[in-house]
Amino acid sequence: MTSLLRVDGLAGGYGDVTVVRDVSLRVDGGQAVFLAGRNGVGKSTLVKLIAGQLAATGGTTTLDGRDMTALPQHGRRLHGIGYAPQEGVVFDDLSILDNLTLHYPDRDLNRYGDLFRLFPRIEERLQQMAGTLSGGEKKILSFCRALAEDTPLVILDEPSEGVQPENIDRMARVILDQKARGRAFLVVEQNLTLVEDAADHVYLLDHGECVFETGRSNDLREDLSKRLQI
Ligand SMILES: Nc1ncnc2c1ncn2[C@@H]1O[C@H](COP(=O)(O)OP(=O)(O)OP(=O)(O)O)[C@@H](O)[C@H]1O
Repeated sequence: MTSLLRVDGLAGGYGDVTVVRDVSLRVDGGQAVFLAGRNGVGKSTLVKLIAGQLAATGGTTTLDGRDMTALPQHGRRLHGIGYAPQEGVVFDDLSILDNLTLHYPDRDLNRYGDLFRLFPRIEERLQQMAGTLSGGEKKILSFCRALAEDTPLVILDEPSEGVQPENIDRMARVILDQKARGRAFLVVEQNLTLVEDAADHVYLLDHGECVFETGRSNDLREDLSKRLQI
């Protein structure tokens, strides 16, 4: 079976500093693949390279058989790679409404119907400036925006950071529901509950390389905790 996302020998970093070295991974349709690893090992840099926010210095990224490697982030989004970054997730000086609808010519909020039911605080505050939201609320807004987009692959970089447990559970429900409809996810995550709830496969990164990978298992949490030395 051809994977939806194929990453082969990907490398890159910042200026002369190589952070990600020779990473290969696969994400199939209907699958949630998680990236775990200690702080600073290169997880965010890897997803920036896959989303096109950073240019790779080696390797390839293909989506559904199409080579994305030379495309910038906007081009990759048009081809089906959605991305909610770890930081700079909202436009602080725009309203929540504008953050949610600016990139849609029709400005239609109906695409957020199911997400608003799960995260009502977002809908209740549409006219408020996004900069006034808490860190966790901004992550929820960013999660909703990425999920509502019509992309076969969604990349989420630490979606649960600063988010309270009941809303993390809701995020897991959304991911499980959308996986069942064939959508694919690549998620950087430190929260092992979310990993345990939603992951089909986990890659563990260290020093910019994949050093371990595993599928779902009963002792996934224990295994990862040990390896992450939490
Ligand atoms: N814009 C940047 N310019 C230079 N170096 C950077 C930049 N962003 C990250 N780095 C460096 O790249 C390395 C990997 O960072 P990265 O954010 O990818 O790690 P991470 O695994 O996502 O960490 P965390 O779990 O803390 O978010 C770190 O040493 C970091 O200091």
